[in-house]
Amino acid sequence: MPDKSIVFVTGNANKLREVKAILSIGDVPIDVVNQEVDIPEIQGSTQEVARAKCAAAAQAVGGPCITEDTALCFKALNGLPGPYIKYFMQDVGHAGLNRMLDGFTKPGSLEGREAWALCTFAYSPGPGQEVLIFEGKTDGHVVPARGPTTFGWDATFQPDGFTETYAEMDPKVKNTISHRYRALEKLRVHLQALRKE
Ligand SMILES: O=c1nc[nH]c2c1ncn2[C@H]1C[C@H](O)[C@@H](COP(=O)(O)OP(=O)(O)OP(=O)(O)O)O1
Ligand SMILES: [Mg+2]
Repeated sequence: MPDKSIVFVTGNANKLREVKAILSIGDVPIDVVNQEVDIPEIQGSTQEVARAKCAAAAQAVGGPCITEDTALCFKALNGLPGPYIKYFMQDVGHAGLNRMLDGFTKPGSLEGREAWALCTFAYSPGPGQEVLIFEGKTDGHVVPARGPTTFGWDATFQPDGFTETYAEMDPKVKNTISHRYRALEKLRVHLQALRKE
C-alpha cells in the first residue's frame, strides 16, 4: 500500500469514530478516510453479508477499501437477530430486544439473556478481487437499557466481566474490549503486512 491510509466505507458516524480511535493507537498508526456510500446489504450469514457489502463498496470507490458489519446474537435464539439487529433495533428498540428474551429468563436473573456482539471487517484490494474477513467477538448479556442511548444497542449490552453496559463505560474502555477492537487487531496485522510489500 503506497500510503498509510485506508478507505472505510460506512454511513455510521459512531462506528467511524471508534475505528479511527482504535487504529490511531499502536506502534504503527493507521489513518482512516471515510467514504459514505449507500451499499445494499444482502441477507445471509454474517460473512456472506460482509463479503457482498465489501465487494460492492470496492466497485463503488474504485479501489481498496474496508467495510464493517456488526451483529448482535442472542444465544436463546441460536444467534438471531445477528446481522439483522439494525432493523430489530429500529423497530422494537431496547425494551423490545429485552422482551424477546423474557420468556427464556427467570425475572431478575441474567441466565437465558446471554448474547455476543460480533464484528466482521472485510477488506477488498480492489474491484473484482477476493475479499478477506476479520472477525471479533465479545460475550455478554442483554439487560434493560442503562446509559446514553446514542449508539445503537450499546445501552442494552453488558459485556462479561463488567457491571456497566457498553453505553455506561468510558469509551476508551469499550475500545479495549469491544467486538470492534478485537476484529481491528486482526485487520491491523493484515494492513501492516501489506505496507511492507
Ligand atoms: O458497537 C456498537 N454498539 C452498539 N450498536 C452498534 C455497534 N456497532 C454497530 N451498532 C448498531 C448500528 C446498526 O444499528 C447495527 C449494525 O448494522 P450495520 O449494517 O453493521 O451498520 P450501519 O448500517 O449503521 O453502518 P454501515 O454503513 O457501516 O453498514 O448495530
Ligand atoms: Mg449497514
